[in-house]
Amino acid sequence: MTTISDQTTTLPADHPKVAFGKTGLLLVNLGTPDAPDTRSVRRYLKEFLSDRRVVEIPSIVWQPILRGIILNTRPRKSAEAYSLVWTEEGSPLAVHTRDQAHALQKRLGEGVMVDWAMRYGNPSVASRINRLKDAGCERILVAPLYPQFSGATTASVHDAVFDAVAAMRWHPALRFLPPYHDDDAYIAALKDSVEAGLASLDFEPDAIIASFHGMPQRTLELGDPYHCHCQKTARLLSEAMGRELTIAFQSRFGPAKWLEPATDTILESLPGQGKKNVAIFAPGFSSDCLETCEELAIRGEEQFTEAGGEKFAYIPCLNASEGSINMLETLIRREMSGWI
Ligand SMILES: C=CC1=C(C)c2cc3[nH]c(cc4nc(cc5[nH]c(cc1n2)c(C)c5CCC(=O)O)C(CCC(=O)O)=C4C)c(C)c3C=C
Ligand SMILES: [Fe+2]
Ligand SMILES: [Fe+2]
Repeated sequence: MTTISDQTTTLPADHPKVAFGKTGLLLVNLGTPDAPDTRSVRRYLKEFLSDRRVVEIPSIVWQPILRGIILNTRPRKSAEAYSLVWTEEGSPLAVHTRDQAHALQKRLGEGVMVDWAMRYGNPSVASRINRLKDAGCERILVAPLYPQFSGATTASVHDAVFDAVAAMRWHPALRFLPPYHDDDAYIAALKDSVEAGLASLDFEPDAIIASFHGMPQRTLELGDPYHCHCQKTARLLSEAMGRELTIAFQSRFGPAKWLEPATDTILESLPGQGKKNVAIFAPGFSSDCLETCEELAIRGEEQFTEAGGEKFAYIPCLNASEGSINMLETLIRREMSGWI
């Protein structure tokens, strides 16, 4: 009789085929359109901005605004911005996330199957969780690539994973990478990256700005830890570097009050305070993306120089640099303890 076997038993030949015995790692980032055109951006924004974790306004009020106004105006403007930063390989966010996954696959070896997904757009979380499970991953560590926890980002990745397994009969064991905003390995990786960036400049900045993605002020009042996590990252990094950092929050969306101070306000006010040379970096983004390549590196420089600033430098995110992969490998091996 032909048989297939697992570690303990021999199964009859007519038993359904099952793959088993593997461990998976799924990196997840926010998501990005498939192409820098209005249609693709509209599809992506519709999914993203319909997430109740992202816009916490009752659907009955929000959906008419989203569908009637925002999806008719923003996609064209955003597509223009995306086209300024799009690379031959695709959206910077997707390219860096893919490169991080490939680098981690090399570090972790054949014992771990590494894949990556996007919370909104492609490749979807469900498609990648299913792929890992079908390939025999009985254990999966999901790593939302957000150092600072927020409901809009980290918790939303958790939701997508729970939704994916809700449709499965046989669940893999799941673990989630916790926020790492105050982890020594993360602070050290940021310190090395920012110090290397500063050392490469032909000027001494009068101010160094740590720009985090913003959130509505109300989320802080409702108990979201994001603001505190950002403050702690900036404090620990400033202490490690022995230099003052100016914290700011970028990418305001909609009319509600967002966390302050706003990055654009800071950039516009510094020249008037005699601070005419700045360096800016984005410690909350694990990869460069629209918000860093266009909003900070392009528009941020314009805002600063129009306000009388002279020298401006944008220091890139950790991306798939060696320091970044060292840090992620440390965090991931720790969370996979007992599995590998
Ligand atoms: C790093 C953490 C992020 C938090 C927190 C976050 C909250 C948040 N974002 C929006 C609205 C938009 N964000 C957009 C882009 C975007 N946001 C993040 C990360 C966080 N967002 C990233 C990495 C990106 C870049 C995506 C890319 O493709 O490169 C956009 C879309 C771009 C645009 O049209 O300008 C919007 C809109 C809200 C409302 C929010 C918190 C409630
Ligand atoms: Fe965002
Ligand atoms: Fe933006």
